[in-house]
Amino acid sequence: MSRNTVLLVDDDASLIELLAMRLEANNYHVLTAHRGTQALQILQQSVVDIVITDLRMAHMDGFELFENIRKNHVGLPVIMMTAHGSIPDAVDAMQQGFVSFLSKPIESKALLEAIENTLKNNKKRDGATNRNHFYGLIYQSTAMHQVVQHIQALAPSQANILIQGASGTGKEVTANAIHKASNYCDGPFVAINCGAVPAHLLESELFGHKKGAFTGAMQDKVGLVQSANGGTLFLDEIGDMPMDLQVKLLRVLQERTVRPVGGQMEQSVDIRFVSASHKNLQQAVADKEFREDLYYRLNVVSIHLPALKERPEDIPLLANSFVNRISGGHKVISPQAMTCLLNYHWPGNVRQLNNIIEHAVALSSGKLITADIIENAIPELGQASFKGLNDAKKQFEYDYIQKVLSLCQGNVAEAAKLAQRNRSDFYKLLKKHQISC
Ligand SMILES: Nc1ncnc2c1ncn2[C@@H]1O[C@H](COP(=O)(O)OP(=O)(O)OP(=O)(O)O)[C@@H](O)[C@H]1O
Repeated sequence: MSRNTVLLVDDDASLIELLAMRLEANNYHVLTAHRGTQALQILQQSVVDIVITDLRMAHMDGFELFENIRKNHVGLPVIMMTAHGSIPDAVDAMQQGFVSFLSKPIESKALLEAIENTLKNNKKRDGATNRNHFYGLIYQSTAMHQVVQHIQALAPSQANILIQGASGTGKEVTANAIHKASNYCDGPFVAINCGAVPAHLLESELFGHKKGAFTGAMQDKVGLVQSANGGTLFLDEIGDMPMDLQVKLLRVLQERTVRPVGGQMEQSVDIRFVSASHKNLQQAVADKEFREDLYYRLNVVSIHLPALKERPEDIPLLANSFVNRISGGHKVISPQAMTCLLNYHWPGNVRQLNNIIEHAVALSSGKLITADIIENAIPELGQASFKGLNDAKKQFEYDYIQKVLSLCQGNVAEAAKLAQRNRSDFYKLLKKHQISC
């Protein structure tokens, strides 16, 4: 299970380290920043549940950081830390919208309580918040922002929705987000992949059947349409539905009633239909493979999900969030590995990214997922970016240093010892690779 992520921001490195240790011990995933600008960078690339920031910092103070978060990560809760006794600051902060404040020195109990209460309150609004997270959809790109705005606008209506997009672009997650944001959210969300069920079984799967309706119908069966009553029915790969069933589905959409195979009675249903297809359904209509009347019934509103390569800004956020979920917050992606992910063209879209991250997490023995591991997980990438010996050595050295530092939790003296180098040699290496600790 993925842990809640806390971003700690303070220019006092030892305080940050201490708080991070306490939070890690209480099963939080912790990210740290020593400056406001660094915090904003992290927020671009990671899904964060709560920010705890100091007020007085050089360059960008806590108020300025908060203003930025309020504009660009709406709904992300921010707790302020103040020096002991600075009541006016605390009052000011609460008036501006910080969810809570903690006075330094910070006691563990107060810290944990403030986080727990904030997360509990925020959960009630979860999903609807605009912090790059919409009911399971994770996004950063302008294109996906527009998709989410579109969903927010149309979810409360009863309109049937058709989602189009290549395989793995997130059609099912989107359908689920529509359901959760709609007035049908208290009802069930039922999904069926029309292309995966054999044609002769699809009718009874969808509409149910009565005992004895056909050979093998030993008892009554409730169809998915009936099961979805009061909720949303997601018809995935609707383009694969056989013509004869398309007629029957059209009747359900028009009459809002369903009759099980072999049954006499119509049962009325109240359902939001969301369908999806990776095929161009308009073309299928033109080719007489899909009924035009059904197409217009299903496609009252349409949503197009762009391929992942058309929205590379989503890659870091998605990748970090998958790593966090899959590794339980125990692994991170190195900047070089992220560059590899950004350079790839993702024919299998977000599903492929998820699979590659799963693979990479399994392959990595340390905390850091390095570029080598990603190249191993995507052999095509390994070949395309095959390096000369010098570059390969340099890359190895960089990854090696990052790994050693991560094993020693950033302690340079210990890292030098582990790498069997004296400290000044090790510092030279850090300088050569522009690694700051
Ligand atoms: N924006 C997103 N945020 C988080 N996870 C996503 C997103 N898009 C896709 N995924 C993940 O990628 C995988 C594939 O998503 P999904 O099944 O929704 O795609 P699809 O377009 O319906 O695929 P197919 O056409 O093959 O049925 C799932 O694991 C899903 O959780």
